[in-house]
Amino acid sequence: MKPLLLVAAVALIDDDKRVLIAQRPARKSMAGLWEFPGGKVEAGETPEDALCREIKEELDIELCRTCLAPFNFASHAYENFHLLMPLYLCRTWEGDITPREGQTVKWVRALDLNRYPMPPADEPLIPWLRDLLSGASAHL
Ligand SMILES: Nc1nc2c([nH]c(=O)n2[C@@H]2O[C@H](COP(=O)(O)OP(=O)(O)OP(=O)(O)O)[C@@H](O)[C@H]2O)c(=O)[nH]1
Ligand SMILES: [Mg+2]
Repeated sequence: MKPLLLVAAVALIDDDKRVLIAQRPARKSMAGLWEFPGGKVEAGETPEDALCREIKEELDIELCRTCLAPFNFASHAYENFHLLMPLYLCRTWEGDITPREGQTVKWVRALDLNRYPMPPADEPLIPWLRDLLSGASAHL
């Protein structure tokens, strides 16, 4: 049986309703693909703790836990593990976004997300984000 890998990720949303995506650097698996910032939940961490830690490491900003809104999740069978990835929304943070791991980051309109190749696990999430950000959502 494949191990279950828990990864917490966030769609940061700016005032123009754009989403931040990051391109995985060359040394990582799935290099070149665009993803939501985040990473693996370690033993003893909550998903929210892990997300705040990863986002500080990757982007040098502080997320406050109460600003993290559960949005959706990915559940995807990769060859060597099964990924379970809660995706949070967050519209406020402290500090200036500064990529710390050699990744390229980009603010993208939801309608343009399909121009950026993402890992297969992320694909089902994109229409939900498009609906949220292009429609008259009560949540934003
Ligand atoms: N952060 C993130 N990971 C994703 C996404 N989609 C997706 O399939 N993954 C997969 O989730 C796994 C863990 O992500 P990660 O490499 O960011 O983990 P991490 O930050 O802890 O990295 P590290 O292990 O190099 O310290 C990878 O296999 C990655 O490909 C996504 O949108 N965001
Ligand atoms: Mg990561």
